[in-house]
Amino acid sequence: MAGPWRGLRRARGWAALAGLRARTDKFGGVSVNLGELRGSPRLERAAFGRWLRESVSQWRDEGRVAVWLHVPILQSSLVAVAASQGFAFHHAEQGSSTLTLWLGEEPSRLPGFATHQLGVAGAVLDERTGKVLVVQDRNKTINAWKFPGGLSNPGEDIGDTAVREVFEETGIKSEFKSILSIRQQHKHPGAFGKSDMYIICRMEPSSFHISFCQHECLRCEWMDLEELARTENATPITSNVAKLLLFGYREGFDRIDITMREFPAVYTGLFYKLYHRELPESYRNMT
Ligand SMILES: NC(=O)C1=CN([C@@H]2O[C@H](COP(=O)(O)OP(=O)(O)OC[C@H]3O[C@@H](n4cnc5c(N)ncnc54)[C@H](O)[C@@H]3O)[C@@H](O)[C@H]2O)C=CC1
Ligand SMILES: [Mg+2]
Repeated sequence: MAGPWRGLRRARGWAALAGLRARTDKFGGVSVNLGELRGSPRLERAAFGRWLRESVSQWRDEGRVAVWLHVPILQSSLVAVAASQGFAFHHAEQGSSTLTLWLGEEPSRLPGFATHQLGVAGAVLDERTGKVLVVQDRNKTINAWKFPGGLSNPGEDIGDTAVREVFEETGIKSEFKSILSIRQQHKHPGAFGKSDMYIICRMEPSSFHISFCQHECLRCEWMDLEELARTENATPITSNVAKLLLFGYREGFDRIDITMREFPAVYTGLFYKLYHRELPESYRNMT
């Protein structure tokens, strides 16, 4: 019987604790998932407290830098036990929470959990008519024109969010062409006080009949792009992006587009998308 389990043979709940594995990570931390507890979720708090104290002491002796404790929601009574030993919440999701304890002498180097919310809108321009798709939000106090858009789902690409949100809100099918603009706002009330990134994409329509979402939109129409660029009845983001889009429409989209290329990541089987201004062929193929 190794280290922390020693002396717990007779304690109630010992059998459940025996299933736990401490996994080390490449940064020198150790991770324990209480979802691996054997049998009944009603683990004796005292037994867990004793196990945790002895484990942490052993990990400290081994020179581990941090402990990550993953707690299923039904085991949440153990959160209080861990907290009394210095653990604090790192993050929580629907069915579990994760607590951490930094063991190093120096200040913690553990990264915080996600702090951003990502919103994506689509500026859908019909190049044949010079008209752009705009909506007025039903849930806003001031009904200014804006581009249809919304929050990105976890794991969703920027262009895919734009296509989905434009379709859900207006019924228009479109294709992602480029990124036009990014807004960053901190302490955003609509993002639970966190930072909000809002990306506006240039889109090309492939259908033209509007059937807008009554739940979210008050109005939806194809508006002349120059009229949108001049109107005072638009949010500042919409107004500025409309002017940018008008400039690109007249002078060439290559003057305004931030385009996308896909590359294999260093992590096997994964890919990432790189967004940047168009690079001339001669530079792109430089070795
Ligand atoms: N163009 C502009 O000037 C504006 C840009 N934005 C940006 O747009 C993004 C968010 O887009 P949205 O269209 O707001 O999101 P969205 O299109 O993903 O969802 C909006 C809908 O979600 C539902 N919803 C949201 N919060 C709710 C709650 N607390 N309770 C119940 N239902 C709720 C409502 O049905 C609402 O109509 C953010 O990045 C934000 O910064 C937001 C407003 C104006
Ligand atoms: Mg929306």
